[in-house]
Amino acid sequence: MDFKEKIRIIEDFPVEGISFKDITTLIGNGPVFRTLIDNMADKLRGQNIDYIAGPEARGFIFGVPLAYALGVGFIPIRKRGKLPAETVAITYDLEYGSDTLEIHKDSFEKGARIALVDDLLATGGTISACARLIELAGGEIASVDFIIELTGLKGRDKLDGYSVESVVQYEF
Ligand SMILES: O=P(O)(O)OC[C@H]1O[C@H](OP(=O)(O)OP(=O)(O)O)[C@H](O)[C@@H]1O
Ligand SMILES: Nc1ncnc2[nH]cnc12
Repeated sequence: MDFKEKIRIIEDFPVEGISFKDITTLIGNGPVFRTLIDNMADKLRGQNIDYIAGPEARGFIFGVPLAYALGVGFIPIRKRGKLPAETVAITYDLEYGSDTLEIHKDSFEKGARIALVDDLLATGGTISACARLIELAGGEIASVDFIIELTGLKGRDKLDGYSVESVVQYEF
């Protein structure tokens, strides 16, 4: 199935010069969405994955059905101040300023094998912070999976040592 064809491109959103990859057209199509999740689940099956983790908001869209398909738990990685119990946090640099992501401290057992999932790899700042956060909390990153990779932004360079996969690629 041609998943790329289902992703809508909006030029100059949210600011001039950005070619925005809009996944709402993909997830809005039931058979396409189901096939995508089934394909990703097939690749992860047999890898002894204990949990799927993904950052809000778009990481939830793909991570939750994938966890359901595999029959494993989902660990939400949230922006600061959203999780009610005790958390582990990481602060990372953005183009301007910084951001903090958190997970619940008790969301998995030490040594759990966790597959990280997000919709898109751009600079890699978000996902490398997620990987460090999981490791800080004692988890092992089994794989890192994206629907979309913007290869020209070299986000993969920040994920050295991990098994990284993407379903469709664009340069920018
Ligand atoms: O590789 P990076 O340069 O870090 O960019 C990729 C991240 O940016 C987007 O999320 P965004 O922060 O826009 O949040 P959203 O999912 O809530 O829309 C996207 O969903 C990734 O998580
Ligand atoms: N070009 C892009 N399209 C959609 N989401 C993004 N997040 C970061 N860059 C993006």
